[in-house]
Amino acid sequence: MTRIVLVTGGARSGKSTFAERRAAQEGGAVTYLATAQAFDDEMHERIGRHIADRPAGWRTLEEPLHVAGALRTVITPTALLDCLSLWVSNALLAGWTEQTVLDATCELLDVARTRAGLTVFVTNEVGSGIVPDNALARLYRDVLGRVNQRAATASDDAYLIASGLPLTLKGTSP
Ligand SMILES: Nc1nc2c(ncn2[C@@H]2O[C@H](COP(=O)(O)OP(=O)(O)OP(=O)(O)O)[C@@H](O)[C@H]2O)c(=O)[nH]1
Repeated sequence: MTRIVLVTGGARSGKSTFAERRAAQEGGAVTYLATAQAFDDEMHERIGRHIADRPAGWRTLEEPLHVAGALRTVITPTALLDCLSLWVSNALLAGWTEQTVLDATCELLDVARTRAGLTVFVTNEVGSGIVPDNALARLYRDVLGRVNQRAATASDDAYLIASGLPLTLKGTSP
């Protein structure tokens, strides 16, 4: 059955763990769609820990930019995209305009809506602090906020994770 779940929260809030648990609960095969790129040793180690912690049978697909196309190739019933926030960052740093990112978001959500299975999206809440003093950070905050709103609208279930605990924003309680 087609279902979209959005998991949002701050850094180290436990959102990836929550999303992975939700994907595993589905019981079928899972594809993990990673948008992160390792540009330094710390990120290599972080990604290595995630790989080691994932169930052995899960497939991994790494795609920093063209996530709709990558999701279209997923053949497992469950897909977990971690995370929209790094994808938006990658896209803006690659020179995509806000409109290009929003169009790509629509395409991504269309793919999720037409897949026969569960798609879990992980993202970050980044707009709660002070207004950033540089233009790129302000653009990032605004574009990601709009992407998150679109993803939440398209979702059946949406959760905010804070201090490891889920708050149900929409849909079924965990
Ligand atoms: N390229 C790549 N990235 C991965 C892989 N596994 C996990 N990641 C990335 O790791 C990132 C999430 O890790 P963290 O930054 O440690 O988690 P977090 O979201 O800050 O923290 P929590 O809220 O606690 O989950 C996501 O952006 C993923 O894309 C992988 O196999 N390859």
